[in-house]
Amino acid sequence: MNEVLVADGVRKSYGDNEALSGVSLSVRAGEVFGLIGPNGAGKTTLVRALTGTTAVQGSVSVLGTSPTDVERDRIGLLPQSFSPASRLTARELVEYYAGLYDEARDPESVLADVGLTGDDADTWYEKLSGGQQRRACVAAALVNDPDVLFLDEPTTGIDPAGRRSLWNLLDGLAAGGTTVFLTSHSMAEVERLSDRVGLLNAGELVAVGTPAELVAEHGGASRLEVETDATPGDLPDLVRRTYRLSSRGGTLVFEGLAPRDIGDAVTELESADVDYEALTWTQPDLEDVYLSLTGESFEARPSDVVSADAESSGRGRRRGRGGGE
Ligand SMILES: Nc1ncnc2c1ncn2[C@@H]1O[C@H](COP(=O)(O)OP(=O)(O)OP(=O)(O)O)[C@@H](O)[C@H]1O
Repeated sequence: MNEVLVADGVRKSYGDNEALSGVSLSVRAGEVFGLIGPNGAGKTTLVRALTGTTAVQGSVSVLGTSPTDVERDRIGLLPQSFSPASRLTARELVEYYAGLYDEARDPESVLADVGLTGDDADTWYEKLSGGQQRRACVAAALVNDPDVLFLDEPTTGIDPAGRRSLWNLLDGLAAGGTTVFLTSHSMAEVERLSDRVGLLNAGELVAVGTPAELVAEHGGASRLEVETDATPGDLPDLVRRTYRLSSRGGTLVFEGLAPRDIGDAVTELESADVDYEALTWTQPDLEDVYLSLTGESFEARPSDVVSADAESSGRGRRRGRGGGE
């Protein structure tokens, strides 16, 4: 197994504040590893440990050597905070970074890859929008065609179309063998891009696995929530024996319902003359994993609501959840 990044028992304290409490992980060549966790969990500190930009206890290796000894043209780093000279144009910025390496990609093609073309490429950094600035920074991190690419919240401020094109770009890099270490607060982004995901909470790596493994282990069951005054007792015995039902404050819940069974469940409701306002289909995803392991909560997601029209046709479906970014 070709392990490109290895952290073993990594600890880092700032005064009394332990940012990393003994983190161990490894990332294989060509893998996209997504790191998630709440604000202050230690993600940036771990990126800094892996890139040798902060001293830590424990051991870290990158491409088989210490992060401070690794050949710099093999590493690309997009830090969370990156403030280039404000009066360089995007093109000059990328050309400047290209000049730091013996061999670099053509700046023009890197700018095109991140969607900075025409006048945008010739605009001073300080005059670019936040999302365009981030694209320029991504281009600077890519220009040396690195073997290992660290991206600390790369798509912050980038609009949805730009984000998708950056995702496609990262897909292409990963397909070409680049190892990517990505941190992000967008669960959709991490689920979409990562081969494996690690969840860091209060300086500890509390779960690691493929998105599907994490969802299966920690995401909970899929369920259909029916907005109604009816309770399980209002449904026939056979229905109560067939489905796992519960109710709470105006919501009747079919627990663990498979998508193919939504139509049957709705037919049962209608046969029993149950009045309902809306159906909500919830399939667990990485957000649920995050919630369950960090104890945090998100705002309710209105995109989960299936319209009354859809329900009357018996075609409940999950819409847009978590994938709309
Ligand atoms: N230079 C520093 N000096 C003092 N404390 C720091 C420093 N850098 C980070 N910390 C602390 O270490 C902890 C982890 O911070 P870190 O930036 O690694 O978290 P994070 O997971 O990247 O957070 P975010 O999602 O907000 O970017 C926090 O409590 C933070 O206050």
